[in-house]
Amino acid sequence: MAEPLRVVVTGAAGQIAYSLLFSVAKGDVFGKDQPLELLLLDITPMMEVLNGVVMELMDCAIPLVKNLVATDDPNVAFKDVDAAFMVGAMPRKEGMERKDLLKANVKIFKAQGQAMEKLAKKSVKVVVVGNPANTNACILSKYAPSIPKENFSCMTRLDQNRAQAQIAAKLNVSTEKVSNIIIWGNHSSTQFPDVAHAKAEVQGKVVTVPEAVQDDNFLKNEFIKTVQQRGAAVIKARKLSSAMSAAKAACDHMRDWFIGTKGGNWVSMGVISDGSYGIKEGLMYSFPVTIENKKITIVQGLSINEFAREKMDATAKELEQELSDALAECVD
Ligand SMILES: NC(=O)C1=CN([C@@H]2O[C@H](COP(=O)(O)OP(=O)(O)OC[C@H]3O[C@@H](n4cnc5c(N)ncnc54)[C@H](O)[C@@H]3O)[C@@H](O)[C@H]2O)C=CC1
Ligand SMILES: O=C([O-])CC(=O)C(=O)O
Repeated sequence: MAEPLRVVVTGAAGQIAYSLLFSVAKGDVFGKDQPLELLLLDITPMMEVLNGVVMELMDCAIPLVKNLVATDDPNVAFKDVDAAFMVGAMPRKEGMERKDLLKANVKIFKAQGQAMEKLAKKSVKVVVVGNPANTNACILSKYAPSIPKENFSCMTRLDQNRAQAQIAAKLNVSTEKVSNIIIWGNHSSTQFPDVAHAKAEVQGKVVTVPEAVQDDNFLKNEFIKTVQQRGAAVIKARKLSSAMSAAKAACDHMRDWFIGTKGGNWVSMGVISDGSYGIKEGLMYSFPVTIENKKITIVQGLSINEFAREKMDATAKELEQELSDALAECVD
């Protein structure tokens, strides 16, 4: 059997982690034959709750879990980690935008970046879930400069999954019949869910999503708005932000990173821009990517029309402003 992978989950006593840990532990992400050491980080006042989570994980009696460590010490949690789910951060409440969390959350990612710099494996693969996810991921990477920038990402997979589910419902097909929807930009209400290059299989025939849906007005308006506002809609209904679906998306993201994407399909991830599609270098921007041997490659050469260009630039502009606000918060 392979050596155990060391996997850290921050915010381990919170609601996303409660679903995430179960899926990771039973092999949904790193494979059914991959043993795991799970490192669970939360803050000191949450240690009793976290111990309850540890008891439950033990009680699941999952053979892949070789070691469980619950801690409030980043020096323990990030030591030699291979994969990091960075969930620990304050969630927003009804009426807030995700960027309103910047002040409260960005310093967490500065401190954890500094800890990763000292302790994590240089090959560690990191997904930031805590909001505002793109900007937090940028800050995390900035404070862990010896870890390659391409090892940091942020999660826009929940937006991708939401978009896929909306199109599948519109077409009355199962979700796996819809692929290659792109989420461009920020995990915020300026994100651009783009179906121009997406495919759908309807009655045995694969066509583009615009051809299948035959309703440009829906695709340009209601669809985009629904995806952009889905997080807020869940908060309004549940009085808590998405957790089960967020955990599922984090698993999808990390699984694709470790196992690879398949069959010419791409997925969306926030990654550090290399200037592709005219997006300023250094921004943590969501692009369509393919993954092979754990290497992420931004899909190149997609045609971008005027409608898309405007939306892609608007979300990039918001990210630039967020990053500059975050950097100002990080000055000691
Ligand atoms: N990128 C995405 O698509 C999504 C992101 N989110 C974000 O994920 C984050 C977590 O959400 P929930 O689990 O619902 O929140 P939660 O409040 O249930 O759990 C957050 C946990 O993080 C812990 N925490 C706070 N500071 C910490 C630190 N310095 N180190 C370690 N742990 C720390 C808290 O004590 C708490 O246990 C929020 O920022 C939320 O907005 C939520 C859904 C989707
Ligand atoms: O909307 C929120 O605050 C939580 C989140 O990021 C999402 O559900 O996409």
